[in-house]
Amino acid sequence: MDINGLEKSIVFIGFMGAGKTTVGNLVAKKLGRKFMDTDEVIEKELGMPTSQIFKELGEAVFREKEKSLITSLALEKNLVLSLGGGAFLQEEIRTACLSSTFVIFLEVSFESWLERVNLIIDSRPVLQGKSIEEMKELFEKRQVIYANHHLKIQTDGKTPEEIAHYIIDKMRWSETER
Ligand SMILES: Nc1ncnc2c1ncn2[C@@H]1O[C@H](COP(=O)(O)OP(=O)(O)OP(=O)(O)O)[C@@H](O)[C@H]1O
Ligand SMILES: O=C(O)C1=C[C@@H](O)[C@@H](O)[C@H](O)C1
Ligand SMILES: [Mg+2]
Repeated sequence: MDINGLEKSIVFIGFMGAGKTTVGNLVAKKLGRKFMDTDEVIEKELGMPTSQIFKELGEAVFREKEKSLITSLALEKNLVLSLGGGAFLQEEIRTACLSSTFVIFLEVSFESWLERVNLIIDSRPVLQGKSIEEMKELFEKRQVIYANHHLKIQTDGKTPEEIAHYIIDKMRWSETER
């Protein structure tokens, strides 16, 4: 289904644990679109979880896969794509998504994010061994990258279901933003 004629794929960006996978899935279901999570696609292709890819093959291999996958998926229509939290660090990915898709930034405050860090820390190699101060530093550094988007949703205190509803309503009513 398209939203007011929007055929572009919808891409979710944001920090690890912001809810891209969870909310992206819900939005895709509500719109009857195909959902793809790029971390999951890469894990499936390489046959191991991201933490093992980083450990055994190195982060550079993961980032290369991420770049070729996302720059090619960005050209497809009517998908909902949730990216990994570090994908937008690559300029080619930013350019491909910003020019061909509708990019939604799921914003979360560091305080709200800290409340759920325990849910994700074991499976996110980039967070391993970091103190809270170091995580905060990384979090803040990344916000500059996520400033490249078409729509921003502040998610603090909202459930994934509420966020998905809000996104669909907002896109239906504000054609000018896209
Ligand atoms: N709005 C929310 N409120 C409370 N918990 C949430 C919310 N969104 C996501 N979560 C929970 O936080 C965890 C991380 O969510 P999710 O995997 O969707 O994040 P992500 O943005 O895809 O992270 P990554 O960049 O690492 O892939 C999950 O356990 C999910 O249930
Ligand atoms: O923010 C990051 O750099 C990452 C986020 C995850 O989604 C994975 O893509 C991987 O763990 C790296
Ligand atoms: Mg995810």
